[in-house]
Amino acid sequence: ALFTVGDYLAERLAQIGIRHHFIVPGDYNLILLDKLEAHPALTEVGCTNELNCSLAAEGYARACGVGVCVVTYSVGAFSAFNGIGSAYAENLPVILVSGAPNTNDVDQHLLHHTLGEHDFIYQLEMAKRITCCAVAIRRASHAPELIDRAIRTALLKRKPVYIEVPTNLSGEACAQPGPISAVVKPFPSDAPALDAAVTGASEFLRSKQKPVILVGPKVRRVGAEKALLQLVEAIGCAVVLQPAAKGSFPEDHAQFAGIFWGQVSTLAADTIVNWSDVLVCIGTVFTDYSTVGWTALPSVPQLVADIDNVALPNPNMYFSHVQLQDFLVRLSEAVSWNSCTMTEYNRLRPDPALGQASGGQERLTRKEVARQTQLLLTPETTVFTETGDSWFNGIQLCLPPGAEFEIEMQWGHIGWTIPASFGYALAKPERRTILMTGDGAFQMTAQEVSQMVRCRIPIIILLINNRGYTIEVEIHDGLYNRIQNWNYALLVEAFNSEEGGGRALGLKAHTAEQISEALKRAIAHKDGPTLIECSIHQDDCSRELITWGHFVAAANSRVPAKDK
Ligand SMILES: C/C(NCc1cnc(C)nc1N)=C(/S)[C@H](O)COP(=O)(O)OP(=O)(O)O
Ligand SMILES: [Mg+2]
Repeated sequence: ALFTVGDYLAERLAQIGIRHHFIVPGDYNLILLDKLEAHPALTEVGCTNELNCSLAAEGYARACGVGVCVVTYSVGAFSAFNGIGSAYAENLPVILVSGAPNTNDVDQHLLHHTLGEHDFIYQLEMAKRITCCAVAIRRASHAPELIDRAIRTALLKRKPVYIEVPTNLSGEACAQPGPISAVVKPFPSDAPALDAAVTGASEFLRSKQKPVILVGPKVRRVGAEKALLQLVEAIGCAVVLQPAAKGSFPEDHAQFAGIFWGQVSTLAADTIVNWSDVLVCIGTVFTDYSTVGWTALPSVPQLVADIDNVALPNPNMYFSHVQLQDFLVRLSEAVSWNSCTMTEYNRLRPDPALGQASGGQERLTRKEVARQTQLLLTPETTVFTETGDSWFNGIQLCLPPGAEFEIEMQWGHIGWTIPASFGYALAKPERRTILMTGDGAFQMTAQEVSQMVRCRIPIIILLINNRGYTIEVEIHDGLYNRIQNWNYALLVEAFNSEEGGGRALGLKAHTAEQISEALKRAIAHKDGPTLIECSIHQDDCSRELITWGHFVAAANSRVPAKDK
């Protein structure tokens, strides 16, 4: 049989470990979808819309390192761009493949789904702004180089890429691909830079008394968790995590000192950071949200190790082309033991707060939902927490060893947990995936629960219904923060079709006893998702959200600088 452009793409996707490709069909991508479906290692997963399709690929990439979504031109790609924005912001290699007009029509005719002008490069130009590599195949003979270039760039940069395939090229003859090593082989660190960075860093740290390691979200994105653990145990100092890094370091480890999030930190993380005289920042990201409206920017010298570079504060030096993994391993062999901040932390360590169980018949509270969620966690659990008060409830959870945690703090698209957890759970069916989401968020992407039914995925959705956009209420309130209340439990059961297949279970919980019952039923429900609508009072939000919201509102309302 003829080996085609579509076969080339399918083979490369399979070779980098893709087993599910997320799609929404359209007449610009149907032939391409045939080729992908024909590949024995690939399973096509239809999504209800292209926003959910791209977010499902983003969640899939969290589980197995890379994801792919295939959409139609313009009407499809424009919605998918939002999920690609998330992949870019979250450092995830998602491959966006878009069908495109027949090459004979380009610059000749007006076509459906386009802007209705003789312009066929606007989508490629838009894609260039939100990816690390965007290519448009115009001739079948160019396909191998363009496809390999895009995939290689995605994997090396840990960023999304864009591949545009005209509808009449997918079935055209194409060369067969050479060894995949040419595409996936990583760049090694530059040896002199690595040596100098390690020497400089270990000498600098010997000049300090109270080091603390601050772990950021990028460590996981380059698979450097083991190297991090090696460095942590070579120094012996206190280790704190940024909120978006939760799940990157074991919370039962003796050196774990909490989530550092300024005034809404957990345990005594902010105290030990304030006591330190140097922060070893590994894969960190400091934004308005992660610094509580800039009130928690570190005030001590920082030694910064990023994805592929290292910066020392004194002497003030920068080392490029140093892979994080290599730097951490080499530094762990050169650094001196200094457990001073761990000794101090053990004096400060707060006693574990025993959550008080509320009475069975009492009105359900946010605290009770959080307490019962904590009881659910096992080494096989993965918790997805949504932008909203769920962030703060999730960050407070104590992860047992092996439990995983996913959060989208940089992009912060409410509704992300539904499609992203669906994509994630397809890649890791052996794990028990639990979502903590809000009523506002759920209304953004609720349709994707239908795919959890179709694929029989037993995700547990804890929907905290506080009647509106409470994060926004705590930042700055107005009528716009009110939303139409749905019968959420009834809605998910609408996705069950009479012809059998998977089943969604919709439950409501207004009291502590009801959520306890609902969780038992959710754990037992295996052939589809369970949504538990946890109805709490509109003003029942976390202490941390109120504090955090106060400072974020202050940061948002700074008046323009005089000279601007
Ligand atoms: C509207 C918005 N953010 C603005 C926003 C708007 N649109 C998108 C796609 N993403 C966003 N984060 C946010 S955080 C709401 O409070 C979320 O409400 P909900 O899901 O109900 O959670 P809480 O009640 O806990 O806040
Ligand atoms: Mg809400």
